Amino acid sequence: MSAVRKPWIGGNWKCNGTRASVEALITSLNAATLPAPEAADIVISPPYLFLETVQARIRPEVHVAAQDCNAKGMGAYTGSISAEMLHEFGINTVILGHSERRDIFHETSEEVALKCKKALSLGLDIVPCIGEHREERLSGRTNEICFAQLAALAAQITDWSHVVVAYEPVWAIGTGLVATPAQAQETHAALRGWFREHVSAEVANTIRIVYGGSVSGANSAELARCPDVDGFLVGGASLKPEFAAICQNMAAARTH
Ligand SMILES: O=C(CO)COP(=O)(O)O
Repeated sequence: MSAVRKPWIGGNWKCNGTRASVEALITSLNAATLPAPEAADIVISPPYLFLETVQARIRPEVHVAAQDCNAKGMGAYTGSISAEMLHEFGINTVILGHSERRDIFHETSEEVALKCKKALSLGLDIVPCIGEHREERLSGRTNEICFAQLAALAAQITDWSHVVVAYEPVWAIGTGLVATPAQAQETHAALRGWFREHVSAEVANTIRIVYGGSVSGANSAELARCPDVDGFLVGGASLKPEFAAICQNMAAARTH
């Protein structure tokens, strides 16, 4: 029997936005037709400077997430933001270990896991990101890479009830090269199998594993029908009106 997992759709705005464009996005999302809050969790993740504005202005059923936090807390950590600060500002979710953080800012899986532990200790929901590079997929190492990233997380996480895992194959991010539904389903099922083997059947059945990488209004309906794809982490298309369509497509796929 498969568990009923509530769809989760995130919009990762990355390092994009001006006061004017953020204003326009808020206005557009507030006017859009979105799934009911019971049908899907919708989370948008603007850059830090815009968090407070977005939090204040976005419709209440849309949650707001940060794109990173440090593992340290408050202190002499120039340039970083602590989980305590996010918590104080009412930002209850944080994306961690995005491949851009890993590849451009050299974060290791161990550092990502420590950030996850810190954010969870403050009561935040976390969205750790995992995924393989193109050459790793081509050499048949997708599962090996993703499982190692999960194992690093599992060394620091005991309670998985506040975790949404984002599977984002690096070769699909910002490239227009979306994973096929068969590729997405195969890897998501493998990740769920990893949880069954290394954590518990309960966590395997309940944890939401979302797909990221060139998700669009056009391809989201088909991906949403994959039984182990519980939602999406959307980059470029989350800056456009089609984000609402992606949310609708995901929720519709789970409405029987
Ligand atoms: O990195 C992503 C979301 O975190 C995906 O980005 P794109 O949707 O632009 O490929």
